[in-house]
Amino acid sequence: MNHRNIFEAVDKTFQDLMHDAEGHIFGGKTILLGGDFRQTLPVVVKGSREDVVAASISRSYLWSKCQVFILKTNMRLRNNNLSLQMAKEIEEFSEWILKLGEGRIPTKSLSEYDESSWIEIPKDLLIENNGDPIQQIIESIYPDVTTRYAEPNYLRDRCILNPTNDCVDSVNHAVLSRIPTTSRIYASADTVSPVSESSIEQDLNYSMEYLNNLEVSGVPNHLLELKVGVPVMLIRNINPSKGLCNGTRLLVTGLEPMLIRATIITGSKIGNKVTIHRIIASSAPTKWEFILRRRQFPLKVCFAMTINKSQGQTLQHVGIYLPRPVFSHGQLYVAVSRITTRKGLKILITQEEDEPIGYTKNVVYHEIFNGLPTGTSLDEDQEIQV
Ligand SMILES: Nc1ncnc2c1ncn2[C@@H]1O[C@H](COP(=O)(O)OP(=O)(O)OP(=O)(O)O)[C@@H](O)[C@H]1O
Repeated sequence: MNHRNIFEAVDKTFQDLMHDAEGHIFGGKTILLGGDFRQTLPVVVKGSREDVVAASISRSYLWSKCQVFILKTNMRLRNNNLSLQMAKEIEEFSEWILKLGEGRIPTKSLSEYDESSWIEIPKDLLIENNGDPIQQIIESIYPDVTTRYAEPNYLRDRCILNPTNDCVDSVNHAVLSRIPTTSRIYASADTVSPVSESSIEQDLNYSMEYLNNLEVSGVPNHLLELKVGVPVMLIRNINPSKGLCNGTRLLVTGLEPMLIRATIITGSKIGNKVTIHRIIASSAPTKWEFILRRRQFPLKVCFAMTINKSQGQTLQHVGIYLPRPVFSHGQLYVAVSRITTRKGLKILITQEEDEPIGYTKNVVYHEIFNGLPTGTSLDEDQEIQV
């Protein structure tokens, strides 16, 4: 979900464009916004729970002017020609996902100091940890990847989801090593520039090794190891009209010194062949006392991706690997709701000694739903004026 400031800026821009002196929101234009408060909320750097909730659109002056319509059918799980039994199972699974997202599943606390937010995962979704969880989750989601990676749709339909980037990198590295094609490593060219004119030049005297080791969200890593046949994700908007957006997944078809050839496997331009060039990606001015400018392909290998990054994806085989529990509102809900069938979802939890087997943390900021209708408590066709 975007920060409410973004919607408010669009509102002001429309008012300016429409010369709307009477202050109608969005200059009197009808705007359709789509979203789900069960999903992850705006990111507020170093923000508290209150800051995050306050940044959501439901806390904006715009919200009281919005008319809310509820979408009630989980289209990912929908399937035609179902037996009554199968339809019932899908309905139950769909309801379990909603309950999880709204924090309506009974929870357990581990100690008197622990917030009670541990939920039991149904046994059929669990993979039992036998001591080598990364290999287990790979075997489950990418069976026979060494030989099957070249099958059409094999890689498009599956992904492993993790809460954090370090774990994503470990899983990606492990699957990449199983792909039998030759690898090519692309190294970035890194430079720094001052955040402001007042910065002293000698303040920017960082060693290249130090700069190369920096990792920052939205900026590709210094070293990018790729092979023909592996799936990658764009981490920047390159050309939305050609389907090249932040989050688009591609299959690598050619590795050349100055460009990478690939085929789009998600979004509205599936099947299109594209070439990706290096770009200069910069860190945010608020991140460090300098701006890192890195020249690299804006790509990341994506056998695995973070849960936050998976928002928007639809997949037939999802492995949720939790070496540690999720840590912010909506992450577990986003992860479990990427799936098109219950049997395609597998969850592997690495338990600490004091944690109950088969349980994991579900973080839900209940106050975000205040004043909002829930997806299940409404009569058919009911509209809500908030
Ligand atoms: N009217 C429809 N008929 C058939 N399939 C649909 C329809 N609407 C959506 N879908 C399918 O449901 C899935 C989810 O759609 P979409 O990504 O548009 O939803 P979303 O609300 O943006 O999802 P999320 O926010 O959970 O990522 C996609 O696989 C899409 O093809």
